[in-house]
Amino acid sequence: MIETRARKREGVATVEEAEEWLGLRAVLPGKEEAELASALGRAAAETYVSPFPLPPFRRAAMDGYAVCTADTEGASPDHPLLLFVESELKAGQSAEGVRADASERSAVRVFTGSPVPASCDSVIIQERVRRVAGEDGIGVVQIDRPAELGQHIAEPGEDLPECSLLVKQGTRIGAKELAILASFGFERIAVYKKPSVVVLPIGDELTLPGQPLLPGRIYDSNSFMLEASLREMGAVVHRLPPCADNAEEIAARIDQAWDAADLVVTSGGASVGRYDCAKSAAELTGAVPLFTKVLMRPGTPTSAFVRGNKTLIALSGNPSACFAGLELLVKPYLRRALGREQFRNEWEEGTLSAGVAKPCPYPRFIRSRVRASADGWRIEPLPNDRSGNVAAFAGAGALAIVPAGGQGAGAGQRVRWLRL
Ligand SMILES: Nc1nc2c(c(=O)[nH]1)N[C@H]1C(S)=C(S)[C@@H](COP(=O)(O)OP(=O)(O)OC[C@H]3O[C@@H](n4cnc5c(N)ncnc54)[C@H](O)[C@@H]3O)O[C@H]1N2
Ligand code: MOO
Repeated sequence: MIETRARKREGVATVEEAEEWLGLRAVLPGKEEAELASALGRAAAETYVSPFPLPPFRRAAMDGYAVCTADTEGASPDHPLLLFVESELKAGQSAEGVRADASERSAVRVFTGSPVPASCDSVIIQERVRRVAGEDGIGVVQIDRPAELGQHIAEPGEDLPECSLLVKQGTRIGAKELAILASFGFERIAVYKKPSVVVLPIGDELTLPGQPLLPGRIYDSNSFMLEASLREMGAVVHRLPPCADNAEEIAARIDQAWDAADLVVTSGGASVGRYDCAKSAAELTGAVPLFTKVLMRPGTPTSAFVRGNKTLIALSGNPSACFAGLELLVKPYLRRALGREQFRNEWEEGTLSAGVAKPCPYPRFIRSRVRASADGWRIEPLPNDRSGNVAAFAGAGALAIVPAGGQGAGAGQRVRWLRL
């Protein structure tokens, strides 16, 4: 307990603490309306319930003949029964008044999706019927077995009764949710406003695409990864060009970025070298630290600072550490800022298929492949998993946690993992 307090005083957080503190800092978004199709990827700002039962009317689930089941009793190959087809109902027509005063043994020709008249309680598929006179639709057909009550009929509300929960406030609207809302004719959806995020890459060595690569320099990849990932989640992202390793300049950029965005995410300059200025720049803006070290690898120097309701997350420059910080800390913040109720990462359990012989005082997040097996998820650590490598996270389906201490983890060990 004392240890925990001392750790927190020094600005050191566990991944779980850092995730929670950041998530709870996220500014909850306002609401707006979006046309149904444009609500894709946004979080619902209201709870939606079904305003009517679905299907809204009794309908045929197969192409065939709607009948009154009792009329078909006794039909057999030795004693086939005749049914008189007196009318036809196509999908889209109203069943009102159809077969209202029909004689016994009358059937209505129906198709998948057609309404079924109130006086019919089963549908016989057309393959089980032989036409003996007249046209398809009006005429006489023969059956050689009785219908079963309710067969091939969907009753109103069978799919979703009236007042069913469709989409809960705070859930992400994906294609499935859109389909459900569209089924009830919702034209406009209340969604949370998109949060704005500014991405600022830091480092004298960083070069933008299209520029010649001078000796000792590298192309900036982190800011593109961050921009793409946060935009994919639904944020409005403004990616700034790389900033030199200069605390005043970085502070000015952060200050300006906070005019338009609640969250600034930097990459690089987060460590302890003479030219690592992210933390000093944050302090120059008047922000105070939320944490300045996270018990994780890669990404140990990941830090966060706050000023009023503005937040800065300073990620490591090492691409793989930057990626881990994005997945473990930036995404949870953003989920909450997007209005999602469930903002924390959800971990699953699996078994390591090979050992990871890398001793580490902190939990190590290793990129892995994940496969389903008879005894649950198998986690296969991927090779070349170094903090400074860009390819280290390509092809990974999971980040698995090798617990702190010891000599790493052995094959067969149970680990927690996060789907990427
Ligand atoms: N003496 C110590 N040195 C280091 C420590 C430490 O505790 N003591 N921590 C190490 C750890 S752990 C990490 S992680 C890195 C973090 O460094 P920074 O966040 O300060 O990042 P930089 O030094 O700016 O860059 C690291 C590396 O990544 C490249 N980089 C930077 N930005 C980008 C970008 N936008 N796109 C692609 N690549 C980028 C940069 O060129 C460097 O190679 O510090 C260790 N050092
Ligand atoms: O923690 Mo650093 O992120 O090892 O590479």
